[in-house]
Amino acid sequence: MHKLANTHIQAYNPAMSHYQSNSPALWQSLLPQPDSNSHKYSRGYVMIQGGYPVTGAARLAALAAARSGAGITAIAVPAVALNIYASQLLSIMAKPYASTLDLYALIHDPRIGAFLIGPGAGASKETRETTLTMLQTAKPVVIDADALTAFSRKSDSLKKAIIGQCVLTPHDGEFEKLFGLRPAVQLPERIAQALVAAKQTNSNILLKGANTIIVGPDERVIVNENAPATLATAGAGDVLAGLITGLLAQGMPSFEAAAAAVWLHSEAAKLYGMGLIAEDLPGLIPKVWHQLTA
Ligand SMILES: NC(=O)C1=CN([C@@H]2O[C@H](COP(=O)(O)OP(=O)(O)OC[C@H]3O[C@@H](n4cnc5c(N)ncnc54)[C@H](O)[C@@H]3O)[C@@H](O)[C@H]2O)[C@@H](O)CC1
Ligand SMILES: Nc1ncnc2c1ncn2[C@@H]1O[C@H](COP(=O)(O)OP(=O)(O)O)[C@@H](O)[C@H]1O
Repeated sequence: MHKLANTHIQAYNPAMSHYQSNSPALWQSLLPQPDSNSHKYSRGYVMIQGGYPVTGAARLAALAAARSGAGITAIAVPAVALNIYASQLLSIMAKPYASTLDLYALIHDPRIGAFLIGPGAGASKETRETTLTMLQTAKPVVIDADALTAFSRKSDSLKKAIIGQCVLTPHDGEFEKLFGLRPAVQLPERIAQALVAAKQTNSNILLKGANTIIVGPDERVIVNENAPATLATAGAGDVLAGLITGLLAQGMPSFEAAAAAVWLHSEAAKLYGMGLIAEDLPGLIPKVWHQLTA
């Protein structure tokens, strides 16, 4: 397997076994930048489904979305959990809902730019139905963690529902539950499996691991190789999902948003070093961004 030069993102050619190594040259020109006409809504409104009783995951994701530059980040929270969420959020809004109808009204706010569902959501029928409701808006959706598991062996129903840009972010366990296939260890096989999943669901697949693979339904492939092993810590994936969603809400195309988020996430972890916990990552994103664009 050979790497291609990082100039243009090209389709993966299994016969040639080529992929591209993730680097800013592949997406830097598409990073969002505010200007003097920007206001908070024009900078991107992120809506995240909050869970209960697992409440930390959605808040980690929200912090990351906000640090990616999104102008507004909100978490839709079950009314019973409002105090828990609100007690640890300042700039991020907790939007309570008391019924499914209330939740769907929040989802249909026309100002929302991108959705995230999964972190701490619970692998339930409710999570599946909320995911489908988000997808029906045709806005970008990141489907992570429990929302992937909620579609275990139901990837067909997910496929039918995807009509806009979508990023699925499984780790190996979630990939296996969703697609019924344990991802291979070897990179060429892993890429081939992710490509089939991307085609099947018409989505970008971000298959997490020490080297994260990002594939598009159009067969483009990027492999991220700058992640430190300190990222293997609870909640790091929630932060990554929030970062992708923040970039999507700001209008970045989904494949490039996924690649950029993985790279920024890895660089932030490298800056922190040993002892990293997920909470440390969002606050380091601006520093990585600054170094990249200075
Ligand atoms: N602070 C928080 O509130 C946190 C909440 N989290 C949430 O907790 C819920 C459960 O997440 P989990 O990922 O633990 O649980 P899951 O139930 O999705 O999967 C974990 C299982 O998958 C298997 N597995 C196979 N390959 C794996 C791989 N490469 N990485 C990880 N597990 C692999 C493991 O053996 C494990 O038994 C999610 O909603 C998640 O968002 C976690 O993200 C951790 C932090
Ligand atoms: N050994 C490793 N080296 C580098 N990065 C890793 C390693 N193991 C996991 N990661 C990264 O850490 C993150 C873990 O995410 P995930 O498994 O979803 O955890 P959580 O659900 O706790 O947030 C992913 O971005 C993954 O690519």
